[in-house]
Amino acid sequence: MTSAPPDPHPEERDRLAATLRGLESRIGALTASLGSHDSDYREVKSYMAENRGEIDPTEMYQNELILRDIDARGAHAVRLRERLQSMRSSPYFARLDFTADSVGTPEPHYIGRQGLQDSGRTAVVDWRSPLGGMFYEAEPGRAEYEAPSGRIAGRIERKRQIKIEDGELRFVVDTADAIRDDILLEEIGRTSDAHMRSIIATIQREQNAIIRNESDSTLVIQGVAGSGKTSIALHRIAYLLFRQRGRLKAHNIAIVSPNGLFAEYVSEVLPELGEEAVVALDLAGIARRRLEGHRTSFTEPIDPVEPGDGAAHERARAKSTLSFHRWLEQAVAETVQNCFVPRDLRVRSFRVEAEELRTRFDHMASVPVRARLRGIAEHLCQRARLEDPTAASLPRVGEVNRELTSMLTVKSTRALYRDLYRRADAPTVFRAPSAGTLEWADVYPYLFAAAAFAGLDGDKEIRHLVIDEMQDHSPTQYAVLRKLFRCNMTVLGDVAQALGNTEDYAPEDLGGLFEDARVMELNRSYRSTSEIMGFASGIRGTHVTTIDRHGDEPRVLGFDTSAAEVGWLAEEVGRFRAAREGRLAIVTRSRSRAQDLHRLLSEKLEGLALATGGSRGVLGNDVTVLPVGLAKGLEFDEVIVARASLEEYGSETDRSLLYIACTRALHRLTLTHSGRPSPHLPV
Ligand SMILES: Nc1ncnc2c1ncn2[C@@H]1O[C@H](COP(=O)(O)OP(=O)(O)OP(=O)(O)O)[C@@H](O)[C@H]1O
Repeated sequence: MTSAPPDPHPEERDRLAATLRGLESRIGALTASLGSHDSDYREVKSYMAENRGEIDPTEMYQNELILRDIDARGAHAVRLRERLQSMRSSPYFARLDFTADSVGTPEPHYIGRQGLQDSGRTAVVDWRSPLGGMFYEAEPGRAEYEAPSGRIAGRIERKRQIKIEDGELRFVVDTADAIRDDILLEEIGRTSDAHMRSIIATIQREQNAIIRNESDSTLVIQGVAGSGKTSIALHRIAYLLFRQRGRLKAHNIAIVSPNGLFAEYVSEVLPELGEEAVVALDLAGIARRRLEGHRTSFTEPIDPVEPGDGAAHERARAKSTLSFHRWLEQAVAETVQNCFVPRDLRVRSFRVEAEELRTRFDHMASVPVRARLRGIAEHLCQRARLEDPTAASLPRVGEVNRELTSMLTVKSTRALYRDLYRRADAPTVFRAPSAGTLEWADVYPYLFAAAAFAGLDGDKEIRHLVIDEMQDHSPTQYAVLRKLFRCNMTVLGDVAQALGNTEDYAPEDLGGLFEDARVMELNRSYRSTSEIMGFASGIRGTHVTTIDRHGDEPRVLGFDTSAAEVGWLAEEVGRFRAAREGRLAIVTRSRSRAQDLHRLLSEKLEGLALATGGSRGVLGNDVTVLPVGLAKGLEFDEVIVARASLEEYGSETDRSLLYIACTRALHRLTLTHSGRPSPHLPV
């Protein structure tokens, strides 16, 4: 009989058992308190019902307040219990032994997704606390952290990573580095999920610096494909909610996502981190709300990779550039300045000379035209009252405002916007599909003009705005977002992954769009194997550092005919389904190409998903056909870039489409083509 090997970490096993006991006892206590909330609630309710008619209004009101209080305490206890229940499978992931100089003896601190108090002491420290921060930042040796009571200096004696799954200890390793690479490799080497996962156990030092940055009001994060930008933005939200608990709530934070599929993909991270979902916004929704008062609608955005009206494509492209925005700023400023042609004002017995009106109008240059006129009217009426309070018929604000408005040469934002393009220096033209409808490309320039003329309603709820895929938004869109959301921002993306709906940015251009921005870069990629990232970097002609994770070399397969290519794709899907785990994406250049290919493959195969819009649930499928534009931001175990031919990916802007498509793959990448291959493929 062989005896079991000795347990190398009996103290960790004991500690885990004690933590789990403490956790269960807290969960039990909360369940009991919920039971008593229920009976208190019922008691007050039935007292009110039985004595209706006899209770005076004051007592009734008091009882209503008691009910509300019981309700709020109950809801809080339910949330807390849910949080604690979510700790059952893995209450912590690290241990940090720290000797504070003032104490002199080492104390172990266990770090987890949530904090846990057990019998008056801290059993688990939240990863977002300053002590938790040391785990990501510091190595064993001298260290210090900021506690509520002030800076605590001391020594980190030991850093330990602890993997617990389903309440069982899986491994314990001591580490000198920030995070050991083998643990990171194990995390990253797993099969992908339909939803993005949290990464708290393996956050890297450079990522941690972004998550915990509280000093910059606008952070612009330029990061290579797979460097964890999106992941970090979500962890940063969780961090800010923790640090500003009580002051900042989930409904005060919004994420501007590129599409519904992406929003769904990232939707689980915050709940997994024990936080509520934040507000999901998109550029079209933001614009729609602001255009309600203008009785104006707009067309669908033009997809630059779909064939269509060439002139409309050209107009859209022209309005997405930095030079267009500079022109727009200048043109709007001048038009606004010139649209007021004052004459001497006479309302009843009240008189003001044109010259004074001009001066007053010019002094309020930062205020929208309509608000300036209103402001001038209010001021003049007040003055009239002061000058002669007894005057029988003093001018009224409405009257004066009407008179001033009659001195405008343009009467609406729409007229002003149209006039901009009549200027000799207009770099492009304005075409409205019909009265009251704008082309998408005009929507944000129009809102920019509206902000100067009629004024825009700024958002009052949102206090932190996260903008993902920053390289796909135009300078004018940023300028309008800046006016609407006067709050802190985290703006992230990769200039190498532009979809072609704006001109190419350099990272410093993006920083320059926000006067107070700090640009931080992430240059290490975590998603794909070194082989895949090496291949993808060859497409862009750049070098990207990866972690040392290896797999098959990417394959480029040429076929004589398109039918042969489709035949192989169908066989490969069959092979994938029979032999491999996880999710396969077949990525095409455009939406229409995805539809074509899906139809052809569906003649040979069953159960193939197609994603062409924000269709919910599609990411749970084993095999999905989708265009690059929708694959963006997502990841799959295996990716096949179909039709990677010269015909499909021949132009210079197609480089970034191919790059985006290839960098979606975690473990395996294949490109297929019939006819000549794209010239951008590395040889
Ligand atoms: N520190 C980390 N530990 C474990 N996994 C990580 C870490 N950083 C990033 N990852 C993983 O790398 C992958 C890429 O992350 P993410 O999607 O956030 O990157 P991204 O920079 O937004 O990518 P892209 O721009 O290519 O869409 C995800 O699977 C994420 O979980």
